[in-house]
Amino acid sequence: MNKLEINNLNLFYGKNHALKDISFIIPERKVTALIGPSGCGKSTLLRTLNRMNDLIAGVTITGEVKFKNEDIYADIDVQDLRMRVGMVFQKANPFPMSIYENVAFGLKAQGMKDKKELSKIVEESLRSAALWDEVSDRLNMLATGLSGGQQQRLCIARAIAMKPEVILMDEPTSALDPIATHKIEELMDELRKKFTIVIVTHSMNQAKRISDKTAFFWMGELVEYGDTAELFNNPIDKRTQGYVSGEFG
Ligand SMILES: Nc1ncnc2c1ncn2[C@@H]1O[C@H](COP(=O)(O)OP(=O)(O)OP(=O)(O)O)[C@@H](O)[C@H]1O
Repeated sequence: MNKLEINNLNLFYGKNHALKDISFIIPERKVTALIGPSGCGKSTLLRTLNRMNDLIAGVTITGEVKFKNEDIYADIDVQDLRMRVGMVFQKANPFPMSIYENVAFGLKAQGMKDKKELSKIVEESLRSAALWDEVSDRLNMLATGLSGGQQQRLCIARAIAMKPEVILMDEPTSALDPIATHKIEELMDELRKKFTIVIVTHSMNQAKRISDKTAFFWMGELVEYGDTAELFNNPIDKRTQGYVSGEFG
């Protein structure tokens, strides 16, 4: 099943035409990687999937993004959309509060008060983010005291606690060392069983290792989209070929 469907999407920052007539689909419970040289529009596209670009002044969008067949640019509840399509950023951004409170934050903001239920979801989320074993004995510790890799997994747990269907990840490992990166990549393999994941990455090796589908962008255009192995081994377009072979980018 297709989770997200993008049809003839254009995005302008003022006069800068940053996304040019993009159409493709993002399948359910798969990892889709967005790759391409710096400035080609990967992060911009990612942000269109849960309307994070709404927060930027001067943005104009035409075309359509459908989440489970519903146009997300129609008159919908944007907060609800962002719960169903969660996001993890390049730099881990834990709130300056305890590990427990970070994960419980969104649930409490929604009005959940039942302590037992909250603790259950916090534990489940930390387990799903492969962090529980490392923090179960210090849930009251300040989250900012965790290592960078742990902080990023905490941010993943915080997103998971809201029970999203899609998780958007914008270069989630670019600030991490190889070991912490490996842990997150392993985690992705588990997460894809439950969630649809869209990841922006600068690392072609990472895209090859973790993604099922890859979309290659070039100056605001979607040049090529397909199965990851196919796109890397048999690219159709010369620009894709040049990029995946490391000739430029
Ligand atoms: N907030 C913004 N306001 C104005 N222009 C922006 C904004 N964000 C991005 N752009 C412009 O949109 C284009 C695409 O940028 P975007 O950040 O989406 O590319 P990217 O492929 O994610 O790049 P990188 O790999 O360097 O993060 C660029 O021309 C950039 O300058």
